[in-house]
Amino acid sequence: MPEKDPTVLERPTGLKAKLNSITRFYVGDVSVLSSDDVRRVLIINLFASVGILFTCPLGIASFFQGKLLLGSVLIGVTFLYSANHIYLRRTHRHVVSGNFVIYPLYALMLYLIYTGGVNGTGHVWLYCVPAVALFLHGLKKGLIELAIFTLLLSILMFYTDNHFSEFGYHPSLKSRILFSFAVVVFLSGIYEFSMSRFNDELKTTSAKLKLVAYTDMLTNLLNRRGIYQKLEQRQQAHLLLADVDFFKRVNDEYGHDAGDYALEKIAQIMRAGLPKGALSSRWGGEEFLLAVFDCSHHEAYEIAESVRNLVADYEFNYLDQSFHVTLSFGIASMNDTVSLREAITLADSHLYNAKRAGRNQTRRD
Ligand SMILES: Nc1nc2c(ncn2[C@@H]2O[C@H](COP(=O)(O)OP(=O)(O)OP(=O)(O)O)[C@@H](O)[C@H]2O)c(=O)[nH]1
Repeated sequence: MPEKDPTVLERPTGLKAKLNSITRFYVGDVSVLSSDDVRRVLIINLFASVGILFTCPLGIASFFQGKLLLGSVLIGVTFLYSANHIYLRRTHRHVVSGNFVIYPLYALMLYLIYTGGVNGTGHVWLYCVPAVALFLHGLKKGLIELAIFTLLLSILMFYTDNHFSEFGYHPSLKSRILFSFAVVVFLSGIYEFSMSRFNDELKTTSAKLKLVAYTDMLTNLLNRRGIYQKLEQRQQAHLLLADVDFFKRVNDEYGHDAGDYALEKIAQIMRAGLPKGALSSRWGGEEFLLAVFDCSHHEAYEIAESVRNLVADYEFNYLDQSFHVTLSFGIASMNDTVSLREAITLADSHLYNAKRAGRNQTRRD
């Protein structure tokens, strides 16, 4: 059987493909958004679609029943939600768009409670409000708005001449609606609270995991994966590959812990000796990969030389032992014609030449 080419992305099939096309339909270009933004845009647009699905036929039904005002309101909301869908899909501004969803929804619900809606059933739609309000505006703002909304509901139901008498409902229905609405607000609040706690924990854990995955434990510099990931996003960089000379001797003569201490110190010296914006990493063992940007090849060479001299001049003191170490450097540049991989291979071969030429020196293109 022929082997698969790992560079060719496979087309998703089945359910995954369907979900992808739904997301594309509702969100548009997802590549420019964070996963949280995609989720918010998707849910707002899904909600708007469900809204359209109900308001449009109910609006048309109202026109047929001769309820012109109700019909106009419902069709108006249909148009508003459709325009909002297009706006959100194009701009991805979910905060503005969320307001276009929730405030007309509050207004529509108050209107339905007041007029009774189609055949006096308007109040049955109330219960979709809490979940939408809390999702769009978060726990604090959402609860404040829901409290104001509940107050307005009570005023409309108890202090105005509304449809409840017209349709012959039992007098206790009004207070039951308010109680059940409060229960749904309470349950939605608990759900939103636990979801936001869970999301916060997820964000913290993923930030910690990223840090661990991209950081070298001993030196606190980036590790190989960390610098690779950062360099892949760059078009141009000068790579300074450094290796500690005769490091095996340090371990043999002063002990492995002294070797660890020397690696930590070298990392500190490098970090302090590099210009702002430069990257430093532990490439592996006693090797370090540094990257400098927005400077000439010669300036990169001078930076390597200055770090090399700083390390060579430093007296390493571990317990009652003191010693010196030196670095050898190989420099290469990554640019439009030289890829990251090629530049690393080149820097490695220059480093090899520096070692062969006697160590404690810098070699470049
Ligand atoms: N203490 C300590 N030693 C390490 C660590 N990683 C690698 N080493 C040691 O680094 C030494 C590298 O030795 P070699 O590859 O022979 O190179 P070298 O002695 O530095 O000699 P040249 O590179 O040829 O100048 C080995 O003894 C490794 O054990 C580490 O994390 N801590």
